[in-house]
Amino acid sequence: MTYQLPTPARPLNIGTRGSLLALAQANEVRDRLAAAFDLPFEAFTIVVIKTTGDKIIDRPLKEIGGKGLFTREIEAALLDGSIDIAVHSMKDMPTLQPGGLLIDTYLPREDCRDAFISPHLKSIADLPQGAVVGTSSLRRRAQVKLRRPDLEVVEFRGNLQTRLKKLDDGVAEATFLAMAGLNRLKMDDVPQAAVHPDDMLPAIAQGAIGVERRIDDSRAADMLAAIHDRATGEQLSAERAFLATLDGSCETPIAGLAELNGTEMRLRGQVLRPDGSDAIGDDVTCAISDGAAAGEAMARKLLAEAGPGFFDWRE
Ligand SMILES: NCc1[nH]cc(CCC(=O)O)c1CC(=O)O
Repeated sequence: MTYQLPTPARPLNIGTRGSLLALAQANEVRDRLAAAFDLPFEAFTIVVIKTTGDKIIDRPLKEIGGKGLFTREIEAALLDGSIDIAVHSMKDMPTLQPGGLLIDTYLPREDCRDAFISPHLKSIADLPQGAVVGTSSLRRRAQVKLRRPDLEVVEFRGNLQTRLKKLDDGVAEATFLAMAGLNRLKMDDVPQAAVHPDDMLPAIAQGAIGVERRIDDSRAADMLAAIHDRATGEQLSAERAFLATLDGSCETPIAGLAELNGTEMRLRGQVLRPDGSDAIGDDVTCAISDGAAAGEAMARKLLAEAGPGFFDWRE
């Protein structure tokens, strides 16, 4: 080893957003690094960074625009050296990182499925005709409308507690959350039912945590290599190649999931019209090592199949 491991006097600074979920994820990275290198927790500092997305809470995300909303300030802190690594929900990450930064470390993926959240009901099928569902996710909105055009979807932002209160107040019959978030926060008391990916294909990278670093920081590279989960990395390289080729943004409802079985990968992808009036998808099996190429090829195929009209609503 040609570098000094962090110490309580010179800790490794871990950047994160301040939500309960983000903090739990940053703590998990710290715990794994501490265990891998036999270091005390004091050798790490969790640095909370407020992002534009955290500051603007009264407008729909799509109006503010851009996937970098929850990452820009954190990446600036990496580049100026005020933090050494940054922990992200990969679902919220743009496919391209700014020059000088790299994400090549993933923790073992949590449950990638969506959760159906309702005080009384167990699934989308249980919702009465014309019922109201709350979500701020364009993907979930489009998928719900595709399956159940009779349902009304209303905008639901705010943290978990706010959303659960809205259900209690009768603003909507049900909402959706990621199973991963519920599990990481140990929120098993929230009424929840996992939705099968056949019924609602998850967001690209849902349930996966990635760690970003400076490309030229060889100490961070070495330390992170010790906690990297290869299977998750392989899934994400396929899913993110699909997303990158589609040029996904908050404007485009896109879903996708790679699953590993032995040496094979099953990759599913879906692109929807925002109103849920139409969707196209694909489902392929390939060698795990061909995942990224398969993701790119699937995206090209869906783009060709969709034709220019399908994406008219894009800006
Ligand atoms: N867009 C917000 C976001 N980003 C990541 C998660 C959940 C955790 C994960 O997918 O890793 C959530 C909340 C949700 O969808 O319920």
